[in-house]
Amino acid sequence: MEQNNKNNGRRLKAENKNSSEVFASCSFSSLGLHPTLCDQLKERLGFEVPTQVQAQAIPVVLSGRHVLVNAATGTGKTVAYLAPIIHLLQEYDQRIQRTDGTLALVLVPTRELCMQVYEILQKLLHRFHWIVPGYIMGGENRSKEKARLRKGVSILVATPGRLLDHLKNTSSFLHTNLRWIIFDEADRILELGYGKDIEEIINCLGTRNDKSVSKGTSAGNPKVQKQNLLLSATLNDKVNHLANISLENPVMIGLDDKMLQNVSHKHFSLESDVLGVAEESRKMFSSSEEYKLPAQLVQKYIKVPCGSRLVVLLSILKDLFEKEASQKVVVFFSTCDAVDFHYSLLSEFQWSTLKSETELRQMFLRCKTLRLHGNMNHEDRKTTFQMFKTEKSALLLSTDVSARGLDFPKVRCIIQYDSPGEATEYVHRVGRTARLGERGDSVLFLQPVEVDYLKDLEKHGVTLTEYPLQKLLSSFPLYRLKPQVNKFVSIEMHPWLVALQRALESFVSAEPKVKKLAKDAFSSWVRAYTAHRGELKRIFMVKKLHLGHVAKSFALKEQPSIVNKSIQKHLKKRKRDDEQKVKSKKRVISKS
Ligand SMILES: Nc1ncnc2c1ncn2[C@@H]1O[C@H](COP(=O)(O)OP(=O)(O)OP(=O)(O)O)[C@@H](O)[C@H]1O
Repeated sequence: MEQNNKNNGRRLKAENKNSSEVFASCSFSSLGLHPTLCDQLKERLGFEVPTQVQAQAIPVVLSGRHVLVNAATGTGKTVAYLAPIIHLLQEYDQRIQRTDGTLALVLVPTRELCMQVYEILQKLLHRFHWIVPGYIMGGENRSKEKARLRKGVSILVATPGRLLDHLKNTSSFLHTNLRWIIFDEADRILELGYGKDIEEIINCLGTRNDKSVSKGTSAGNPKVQKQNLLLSATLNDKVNHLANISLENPVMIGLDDKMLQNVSHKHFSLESDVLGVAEESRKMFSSSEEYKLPAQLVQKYIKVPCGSRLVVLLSILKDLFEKEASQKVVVFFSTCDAVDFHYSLLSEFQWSTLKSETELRQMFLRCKTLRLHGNMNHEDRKTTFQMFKTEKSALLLSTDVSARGLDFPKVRCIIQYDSPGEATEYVHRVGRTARLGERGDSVLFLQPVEVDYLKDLEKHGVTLTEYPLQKLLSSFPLYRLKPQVNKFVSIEMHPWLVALQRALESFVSAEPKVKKLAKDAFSSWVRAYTAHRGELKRIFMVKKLHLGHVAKSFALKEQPSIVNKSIQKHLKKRKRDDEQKVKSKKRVISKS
């Protein structure tokens, strides 16, 4: 009892500390925002006080300066730029009209994020009906978008590809009065390969911060004072380049001392301000930049042999939902096919943990399961996105389409079942939990041969501790082993996992539809594994994969044949290497 009180006391202290780290000790109105807007923030969004990043960014945006914001995931960056822009738009002497066209443009990497920002905009603009919000994005009906643009959209949220399309083909899209461009999740926009589109967009809009280039190409109105904002939870050389071409003497918000040592004189002019930091310490962003993660996030890794991956994943999920039925969990996979297979498996697989004949089979996981990936049709994507937002308890299986910027309330745990690749991706995936000072856990799956990935994360200041797998396994009552036996049982031989694996394999082999999904998922998983680039290739080595074990992780009894040429090449090379090794061993033996 006393211990419990102590623990609760500690948790409360930690929560209070988190809260004071996340929220500022001032009000929205003291930052200079219009009273009606402050009311909207409170009434429509429930925001009483600004977060730290909002308290820093809002006055700077109101002052008209270009801004670069680097802050941890889930710290309230969206309102940090939307609120001051709405304030500035509502105070125009002459009320803006639809015929003025677009005055502010928010660029986002994904359709889901586009919808999310648009929804917040709608709420904030409720009492400023003359400021019209709108969105354009891939997958939507072009003609309807054209009609909306023709009528006039004051604040436009857009994905880059579709925006460029309208810039080139929709003559009635008026943007000569454009005053703001906001690059939200700038790093993701660039990683998705939109770099060229962005440069073209900047040129089309005439907001490039390079006098020699903008001459003659400017489509903007020279009388309009331009202000660009760039927001990113991670910084890298590409973001640095975008900042360089789009921002003029930016104020930098959220960069700590270490990062500031990495900001260059060469890239930002001497008049640039950095909130609270000395001018001298600026150098270019480096690839070993430290990432900001929410302090209260508990990060674990789990070392699992390939063949036991699926059963361990299912055991963790079962444990999570049995301990707390009402919670939200996201599992990240590397491919759309893997999402589809696991979705189908988890939606249909029934099992009885008791061996008794009379016991009815039950769903293995009794929680609502949803899926989200880029190959789903647009409407299904929208529905899943909205459902996972509003559900109190659900499991979302997803590719990285959910990794960036999406704000699903109250996600308790993030499982990275397939490793994320770049460390930035790790940061964004775990950023879907522990938002705004709330508790959150994350688990990263690694095979024993992949544990060097932890060193890669450590370079960025991200440290993980090991997940207590044995403890979890011994918590399944029917398979509890005596402690002294337990010590000697390897994961692969653990009775609970062995029984579960067998049940899964029988289920998949009896269901042709699921079996087909498993085979497709197997092939695309191997393909994705070969796609690791640079340093990561050294950690995720396809030639170290045991394909029979990979097949087992898709509950397949045999390994499907692989058609892909590059994988075949890798495998042939591995076979040659193995043969070579055997030959040289034989030579050594015969010599001796
Ligand atoms: N002042 C505030 N008071 C209470 N809640 C807030 C406040 N500002 C933002 N939030 C909430 O915090 C969550 C995170 O906000 P937001 O999505 O803007 O974060 P972010 O920094 O953009 O995250 P990411 O980097 O993942 O995109 C949202 O649920 C939002 O509604």
